Amino acid sequence: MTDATIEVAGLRKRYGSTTALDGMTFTAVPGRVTGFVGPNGAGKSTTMRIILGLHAADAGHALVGGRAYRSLRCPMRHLGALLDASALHPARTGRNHLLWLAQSQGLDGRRVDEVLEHVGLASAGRRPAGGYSLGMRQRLGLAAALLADPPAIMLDEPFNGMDPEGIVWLRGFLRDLAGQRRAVLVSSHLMSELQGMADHVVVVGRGRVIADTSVAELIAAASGDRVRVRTSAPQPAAAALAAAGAQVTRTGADELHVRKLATERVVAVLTAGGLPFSELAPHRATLEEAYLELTRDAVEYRAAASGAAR
Ligand SMILES: Nc1ncnc2c1ncn2[C@@H]1O[C@H](COP(=O)(O)OP(=O)(O)OP(=O)(O)O)[C@@H](O)[C@H]1O
Repeated sequence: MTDATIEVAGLRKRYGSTTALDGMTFTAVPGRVTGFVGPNGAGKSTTMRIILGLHAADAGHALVGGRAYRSLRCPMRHLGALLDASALHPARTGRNHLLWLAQSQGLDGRRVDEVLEHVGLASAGRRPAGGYSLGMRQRLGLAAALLADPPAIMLDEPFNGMDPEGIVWLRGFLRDLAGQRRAVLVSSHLMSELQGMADHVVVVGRGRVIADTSVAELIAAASGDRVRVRTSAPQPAAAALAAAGAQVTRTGADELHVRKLATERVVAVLTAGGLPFSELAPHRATLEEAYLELTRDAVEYRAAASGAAR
C-alpha cells in the first residue's frame, strides 16, 4: 500500500444563488484521522462529492495521491468512500452487495468475507440489507470502502445512527486505520463525536475553512486564560475582576467563569480586594466548547462584515 494524501485546494462551487464552497482548502495526510467538522450546510458533503468526481467544482482542484479521482484506473484501490449508507438494494444481502461491488470493480471477491468480519457483520451479512438498522448500513458502507484495501478512506457522517457501543467501536476502528498509515477523513456536525479520536480537525463554515489545526492546539487555544472561581461573594468578586480587565460570567450561585486574565492575576485581584474564594481552577475546554467558540466568532465576524458593507 502506497501513501495517499487527500488534497483539496481553492474549491469553489455555486448551486444557483447558493455558494456551497468558497475557497475550501485542506489536506488529509496518511497516518492521521482528520475530522472535517462544521454545521449543517457548511459544504462538507459537497467537498466530498467533488473529491469523488461526482460533482464538478467551479474552481480549484481535489486530488487523491496527487491525481484526480476520476482519472484513476481502479479508484477504489486509492480511496474508499462512504457518502450515503442507504444507497443499497434492499432485497440484496449485505454480502451480495459487496460481491456485486467487487465484481463491478474487478476486485477479488474473496476479500468480501474478510471485510464483513472486520466491520462486525459476519453473521448479518447473509440477511437482506433492507432490514439493516442505520448503524448496520454504516458498517456495510465501511466494509465497501475497505474492499479494495485503499490507502485513503473518506466517510461522510459515519456516526449517524450508531448506538453508543457502535460509536466507541467506530472510533477505535478509525484509529486503527490511521495506525496502518492510511489517510482517514471523517465528516461530522458534532465535534463531540471526534473527541479522543481525531488527531487533526478542519473546521468549516459557509464553504470555507475556519480552523485547520491539531486537536491539542485547538483545545489549548480555547482553554487559554479561562479560570473557574468558586466564591461566597460572587458579585463583588465579579466586579473587582471586571475592573481588572477580565470578562466575567456568573455560571452558578457561587461560581464565576473568568476570561482574559491569567490565573495568577485572578488570585492577586481577589486577595487584594479581601474577597473569599474556596476553589480556583484553570478551565480546560472540551473539543465541543472549542468548536462552539470558533463558529460563534465566525458568525460574529460575518454579521459585522455584512453590516459594514451596507
Ligand atoms: N445539489 C444541490 N443543489 C442545490 N444546493 C445544494 C446542493 N448540494 C448542496 N447544496 C447547498 O450547498 C450548501 C452546502 O451543502 P452541503 O450538503 O455540502 O453541506 P454539509 O456541510 O454537508 O451539511 P450537512 O451536515 O447538512 O450534510 C448548502 O447550502 C446546501 O443547501
